[in-house]
Amino acid sequence: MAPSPASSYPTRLIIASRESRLAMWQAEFVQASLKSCYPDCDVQILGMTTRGDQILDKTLSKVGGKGLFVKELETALEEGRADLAVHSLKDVPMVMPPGFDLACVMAREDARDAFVSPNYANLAELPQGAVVGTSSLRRESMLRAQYPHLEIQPLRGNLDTRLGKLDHGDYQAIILAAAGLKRLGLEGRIKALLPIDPFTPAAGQGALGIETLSASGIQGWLAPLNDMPTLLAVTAERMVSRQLGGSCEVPLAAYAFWDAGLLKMRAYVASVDGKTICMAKATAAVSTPTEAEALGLSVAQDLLTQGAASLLPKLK
Ligand SMILES: NCc1[nH]cc(CCC(=O)O)c1CC(=O)O
Repeated sequence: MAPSPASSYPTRLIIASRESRLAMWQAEFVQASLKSCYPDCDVQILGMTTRGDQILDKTLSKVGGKGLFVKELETALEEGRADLAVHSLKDVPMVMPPGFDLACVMAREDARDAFVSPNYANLAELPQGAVVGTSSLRRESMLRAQYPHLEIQPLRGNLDTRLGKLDHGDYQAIILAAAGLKRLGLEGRIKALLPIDPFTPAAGQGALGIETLSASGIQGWLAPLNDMPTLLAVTAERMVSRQLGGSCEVPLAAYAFWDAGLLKMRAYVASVDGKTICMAKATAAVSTPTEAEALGLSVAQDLLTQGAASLLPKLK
């Protein structure tokens, strides 16, 4: 008997997601994309809280890094409570744990950082001693290098929490990923987009990653959601991060973008005080993930040649 169309793809898929408004937006975006590919599939979302959402009093580097945002979702996959996990790619560890695949990378939103402030139009307008909120060592290092007269204060929590603290008057300005603000319809809060030189984004910023168990067999069903130009760019970025230890204990930036058919990349490693900076750039014709990795590798090598190793926590 010929299979009915519905039996040629899963009849039900469960997406594991964090419960923040941005995470749920992202999960719903994946849900809608899967529904449009597989109209007869019942696509559900399983929301959950992660350790990264719970621990708000410390910088991420002190509590175990960004992996905290993905662990509980991976457990849901292992226990069969969900089939796929949707993540901000920026939060996905550079080396996937054994048994898990980064099965799909979707088209990227704006990768840049955004300047958000009630009273100031851009960083240059901020007066001496103005308080800028960010818990990202990368953003802190770049701010200290460019604007040493500003005061940097920690800022954690989901997007709404961070905006709430700004509105409450705790900071004169905050720096956030533009992608999150745009996805939640909060683009109007952006006063300025920070230029990628010198405010190079973090590896994977603005892209969505979908994780599955390697043995799940559903990777093929996710293929239509994959965006090859984004995949190649973030593959180069994640290679730089991986080569340099892939942690968030050190200010590290890696960004690749397409220009006239070539992949252009820039990467940054520095001290938190912004006084020691290594920066590298490269351009290559790239059409496969292997070539993207080679581009990332050459940029990482360039950084190491410049002495980046002295800035890194001991490489394992
Ligand atoms: N570190 C947390 C995190 N992970 C992903 C985003 C934003 C969305 C994205 O990069 O896709 C954020 C918030 C921020 O950096 O302001």
